[in-house]
Amino acid sequence: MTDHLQPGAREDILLRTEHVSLSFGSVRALVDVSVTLRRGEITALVGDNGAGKSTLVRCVSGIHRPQSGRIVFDGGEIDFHSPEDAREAGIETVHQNLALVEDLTVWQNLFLNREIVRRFGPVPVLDRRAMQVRAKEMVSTLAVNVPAVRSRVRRLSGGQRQAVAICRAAGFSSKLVIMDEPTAALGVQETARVEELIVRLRDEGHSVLLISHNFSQVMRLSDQVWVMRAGRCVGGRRTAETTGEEIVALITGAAGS
Ligand SMILES: Nc1ncnc2c1ncn2[C@@H]1O[C@H](COP(=O)(O)OP(=O)(O)OP(=O)(O)O)[C@@H](O)[C@H]1O
Repeated sequence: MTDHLQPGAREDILLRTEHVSLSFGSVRALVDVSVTLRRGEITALVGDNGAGKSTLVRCVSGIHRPQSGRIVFDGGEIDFHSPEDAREAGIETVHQNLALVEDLTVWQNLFLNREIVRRFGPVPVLDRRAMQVRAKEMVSTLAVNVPAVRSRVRRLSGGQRQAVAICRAAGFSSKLVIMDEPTAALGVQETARVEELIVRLRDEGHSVLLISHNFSQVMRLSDQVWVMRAGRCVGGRRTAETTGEEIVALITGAAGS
């Protein structure tokens, strides 16, 4: 593997995959993948369709279990059996389908996941007012662009929905927020707003793992970038020390790694 990244101090590493492999029948979705992710940074994961990005993220978020290798998160080896295990450990994922309930309000969606209620402290689940107040706090902490926490999700634009999903994933205490193509379906202005939100998440102390096919976004937002090709990790770079051309060459194999 071509990896120009220094591993960083041990305490700086939030997540480390070590030689992770996973096959679906004859499809080798992940082959010996080792990547690291530092605390308080935006780490991008890039690669062509089918390169293995989502599968790797699903191993981290408890949807798949690697067949070999190990994953270390926040200092301890993890062996998640479900997304709830990952959530319990502080890993939240914003999936492409967002999993919002259209007919519920913003605040109800924010509290759909009862874990968040727990993390927010002693807010009784059935106390609507307390939950609305908490929801407003969540939204204002990240300056999320939604009209009001009492708006129904079905009235929101794509960017606003994405913001609600990110806000829900961030909670107040998640250590790692994983985002799978958060702006894939958005227009220019909504993309810009969601990008601002991602940067704000980092500024608030969250670590972010961003899957994106949008190069300019990756180069502008990320602190480091890992490149996957055909199930393998073919390189990692500090974003400030590389170029879009080099990343494209790694993705396509033109870099010869
Ligand atoms: N549940 C599954 N069952 C069988 N094959 C799968 C499954 N999930 C992924 N694969 C295969 O594993 C490989 C990696 O897929 P993955 O979704 O991780 O790629 P990706 O890099 O996220 O692609 P994209 O950018 O298109 O989302 C692909 O060949 C895919 O068809």
